[in-house]
Amino acid sequence: MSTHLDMNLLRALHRSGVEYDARQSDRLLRRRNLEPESAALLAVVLRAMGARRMVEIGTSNGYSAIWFADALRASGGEPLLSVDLDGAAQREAAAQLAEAGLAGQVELREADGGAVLREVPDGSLDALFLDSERTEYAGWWPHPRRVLRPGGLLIIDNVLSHPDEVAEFLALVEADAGFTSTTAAVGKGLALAVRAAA
Ligand SMILES: C[S@@+](CC[C@H](N)C(=O)[O-])C[C@H]1O[C@@H](n2cnc3c(N)ncnc32)[C@H](O)[C@@H]1O
Repeated sequence: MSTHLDMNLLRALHRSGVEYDARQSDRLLRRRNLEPESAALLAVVLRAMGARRMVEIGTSNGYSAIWFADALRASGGEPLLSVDLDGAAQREAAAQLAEAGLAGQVELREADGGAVLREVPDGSLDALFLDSERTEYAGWWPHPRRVLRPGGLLIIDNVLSHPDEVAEFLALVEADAGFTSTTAAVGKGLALAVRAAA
């Protein structure tokens, strides 16, 4: 795809995440980065929407944050708010974002994603990306819907790789007449749900 991003940096970061994960026995400490083809698809969608305000839950080493921050910057948007419980991972992300020239385009926050979502104002986001502990998402309802503006996009990764873990949450989305949703069979499976225009 055409972008100002340093694709060599992104390829190296993704490769280092895959290698790190192969050595790390604790699943919760793995990088578990978004698949490159999923990131590229979302970068196009965010640009098409002109997305300017976005929250990511699950920073890890900053791989997906680099893609999203670049897309928000292209639309003249605000810094991406990227949240993670793991301070060490966020320190790694800070270094990677600086390397990518995007340090000023991301606010890194070491916190619980559910707690942060509760504080986000109604209808204030163009996009919300959920990429943390999947079984927690249902407990965060209705905030994932509440924080999106009309026409805003909810994105959930791993819906094909871990369908059981996201089933309860996706049932809430599908039961909500205010969403139109689909699953993109890219990477590990992306659920995309757009909130109805007002
Ligand atoms: C799949 S990784 C994120 C990958 C990242 N989005 C990427 O593509 O580069 C999941 C991350 O979620 C974080 N996490 C788990 N539970 C969380 C929670 N309740 N709130 C915030 N972050 C959480 C973990 O520490 C881990 O770094």
